[in-house]
Amino acid sequence: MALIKCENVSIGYEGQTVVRDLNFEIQPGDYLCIVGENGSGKSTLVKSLLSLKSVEKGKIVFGDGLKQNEIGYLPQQTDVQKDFPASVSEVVISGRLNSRGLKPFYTAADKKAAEEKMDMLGIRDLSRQCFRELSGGQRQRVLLARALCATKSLLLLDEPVTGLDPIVTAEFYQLIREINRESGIAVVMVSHDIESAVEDATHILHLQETALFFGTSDEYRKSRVGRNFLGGGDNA
Ligand SMILES: Nc1ncnc2c1ncn2[C@@H]1O[C@H](COP(=O)(O)OP(=O)(O)OP(=O)(O)O)[C@@H](O)[C@H]1O
Repeated sequence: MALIKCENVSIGYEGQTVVRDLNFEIQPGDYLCIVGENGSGKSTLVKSLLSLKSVEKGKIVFGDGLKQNEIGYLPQQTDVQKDFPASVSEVVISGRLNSRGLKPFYTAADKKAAEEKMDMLGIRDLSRQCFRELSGGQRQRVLLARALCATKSLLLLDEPVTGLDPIVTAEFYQLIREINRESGIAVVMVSHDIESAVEDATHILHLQETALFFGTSDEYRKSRVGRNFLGGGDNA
């Protein structure tokens, strides 16, 4: 059963539709990259997957036990986030906020989960450091640990390597591959890095208002859309 199924989804702002008639699904363990040019509706779709924006038409169905508040989300970096005045461990454990309900304090289980994720991502040594003193790559690991605290089954990453140097970017992609393959957590990543996307992802959704392509990465490589976008297309 699909974790998320989008059926004929259209989304817009004040009557102006920016995503139209979208159909795709995310199965447990999938690694889906959402690609497309600037303004093609990727972030708008992300907002609706997170239930932060309602759809104009169609529906987004959650399945396989996934609840709306159990998606681990790593947002696009903003300058405000970079200056966040909190320690690494505080940022990581805040990933548990959504599932905590009305309980006023973090539980021992919350603390244990945060420590496990920090170990998993090799940032335990940084736990008392201030988030804003970290390098860009360290900050992304912290935010990934935070996202992992919020989910057992689905990570949603919005352009997570923006601003990272090539070595740190490669390390970050490696981490995502490991999490996806070893923990079986499904990954949905918005990306402008199409070459890496087809290398790592199992599926590609190419947006241009509607889905120009949805299918496996292998099918995408062979498709006309994929060949044109990846370069080497014959424009036939
Ligand atoms: N809050 C908003 N109000 C009105 N229009 C918006 C709003 N946010 C986005 N849009 C419009 O919706 C369209 C899709 O924007 P969106 O940010 O989803 O694209 P994107 O594919 O994520 O772009 P990018 O790659 O630049 O991040 C654009 O035309 C944009 O101007």
